Amino acid sequence: MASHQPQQALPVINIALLGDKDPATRALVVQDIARACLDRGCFQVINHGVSKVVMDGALEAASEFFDMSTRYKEVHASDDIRSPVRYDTTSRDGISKSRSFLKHYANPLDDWINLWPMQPATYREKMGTYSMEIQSLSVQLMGAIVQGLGLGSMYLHDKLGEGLQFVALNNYPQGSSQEGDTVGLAPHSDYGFITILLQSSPGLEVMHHDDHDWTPVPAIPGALHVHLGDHLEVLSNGRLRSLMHRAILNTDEARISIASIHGVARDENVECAEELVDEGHPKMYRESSFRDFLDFLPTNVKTYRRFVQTLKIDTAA
Ligand SMILES: O=C(O)CCC(=O)C(=O)O
Ligand SMILES: [Fe+2]
Repeated sequence: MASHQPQQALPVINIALLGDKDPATRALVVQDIARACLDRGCFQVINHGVSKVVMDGALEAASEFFDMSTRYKEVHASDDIRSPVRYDTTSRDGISKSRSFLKHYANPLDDWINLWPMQPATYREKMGTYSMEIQSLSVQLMGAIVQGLGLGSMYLHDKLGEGLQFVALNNYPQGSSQEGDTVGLAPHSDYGFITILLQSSPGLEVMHHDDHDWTPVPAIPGALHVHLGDHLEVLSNGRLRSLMHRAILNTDEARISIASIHGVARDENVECAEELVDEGHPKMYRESSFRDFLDFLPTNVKTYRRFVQTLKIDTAA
C-alpha cells in the first residue's frame, strides 16, 4: 500500500531549447516534458516566448471585463453551452457558486474575435494577442508531447494548427480566511489535448491519478501552467492520463485565471493513435469529438466524472 508521502514539487521546465536545431538538444527538453506528463499530468513552462507584457495584458483585459457593469456583461450571457461566447455566473455543479466566467472560441482568431466583447476597449486586442501566442505555444508543446510518445513531432501538427482553441476566463472573489479552503471551481478534467493556464495568484490545485491529495500549483511569475486533457489520454491509449484539477478561493485577494484549451476541430474525431495499439496494449477508448463532449456535459452535473471515463472500452471481456 503506497504511503502518503509528501509530493515532490511540480516540474518547471525551461523550453527555450525546444526550437534548437540540434535534435539531441531538443530531445532533452522533450524528455523532461514526457516525464512530467507521465508522472504528474502537468508542468509549468518558462522561457516559452510569450512576453510578460502580453500575459499581463490578458489578465488586465479579463479583470477590466469582469469590472464592467452586470448589465453589460449579461449582454454576453447565454444558457446554451454551444454559444461561441458565453458569460455566466450560475453554478451547475452546486459548488462553483462564487465564480463568474467568460468563455469563447479563439482559433482561428478572425472567425471569432468579432463576437468577443467590445468593452473594455482594449479587450479584443489584448486577449487576441495573448490567444494567438498561446495557440502557437500549444502547437509547439504538442509537438514535444507527441514526440515523447514516439509518434514524431509533426504528428497532428496541421490539425492542431487549425484546431479548436477555447479560452475560459474565470473570476473568483477573495475567500474568507475563517472558513478554510473554499472550492471556487469543482474538480474536473478538461476536454482537449492540453490546457495552458495563467493565474493572477495561487488557487489552482491538481490531483494526478495516483496522488492521494490535492497539490497546489504555485503562481510563478512569468510561468505558464500546462496540463493534460481527456483527448490526450485517448490519443496516447491510456499511457498518459488527463489531470483532475479544481480551484480554491484565494484568501488574500480576488483571483483571475485564463485557461486555454486546445484540441482538433470541433467535428473531428480523436482516437487512440494506431502506433500505440498492439496486442499488449489493446485499444482502450472509443473515438469522440468536441460535439460528443458537449453532449456529455449536461449529463455530468454534480457527478464530476471525467469525459474520458465514458469513452472506455471494456477490455476485460
Ligand atoms: O481557475 C483555475 O485555476 C482553474 C480553471 C479551470 O480549470 C478551467 O477553466 O477549466
Ligand atoms: Fe479546467
